[in-house]
Amino acid sequence: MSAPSPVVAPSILAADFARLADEVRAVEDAADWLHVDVMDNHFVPNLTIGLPVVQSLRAVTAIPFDVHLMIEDPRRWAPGYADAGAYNVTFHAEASDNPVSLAKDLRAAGAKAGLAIDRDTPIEPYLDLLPSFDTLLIMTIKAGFGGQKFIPAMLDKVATARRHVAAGHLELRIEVDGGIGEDTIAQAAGAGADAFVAGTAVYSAEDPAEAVRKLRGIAARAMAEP
Ligand SMILES: O=C(CO)[C@@H](O)[C@H](O)COP(=O)(O)O
Repeated sequence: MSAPSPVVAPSILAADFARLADEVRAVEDAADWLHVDVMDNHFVPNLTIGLPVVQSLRAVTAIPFDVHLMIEDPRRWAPGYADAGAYNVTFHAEASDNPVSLAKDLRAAGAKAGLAIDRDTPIEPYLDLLPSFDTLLIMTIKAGFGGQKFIPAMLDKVATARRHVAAGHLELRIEVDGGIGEDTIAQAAGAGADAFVAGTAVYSAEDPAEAVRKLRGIAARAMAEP
């Protein structure tokens, strides 16, 4: 089986919120997914956007939405994002007492289900849950803010997850999020990630679409290495 091609997902957290539709259009032809960070100022100490913004954005672009819920009580809100047309809805393991049940509900609502693991959370207790998920998002920073520095020690979790996925022949994207850019994406891909969230690296570039293409090229080369 050939390796899947990398997914690059620009995070609109780094976009200009006053021009959100234009910022999305700037990457929609180049990117695979659009990463949408939903924060509630409870699960993380930051507040961003919610369901109405996702619903409005859904109407202006066809790019698949990769919604990352950094919220308490994901059971209450996650299905609404699936109903709003999100492709992938990811919630945090730390915020859920029954992740498998919520994943089932998301899939029943027509979305892919993602499980996110924050910086200080070990991966091992969650490995057996992975067959219920389509995406495993491993934070490579502490969740809550864009523009932080990539933490290389998180790559051990990526490698552990990749070994588990390979051994179980699971169909699951391993996504990394935080500090991903030209200097770090190859390490993440080399450790076993195949989906890459990039906020600052994309939206601070002069040409965001070109930045996405460049990141995908670097990741694809690293993933192809034996
Ligand atoms: O989830 C988050 C932050 O909690 C991320 O999606 C960031 O938005 C990534 O931003 P950069 O580190 O790429 O600037």
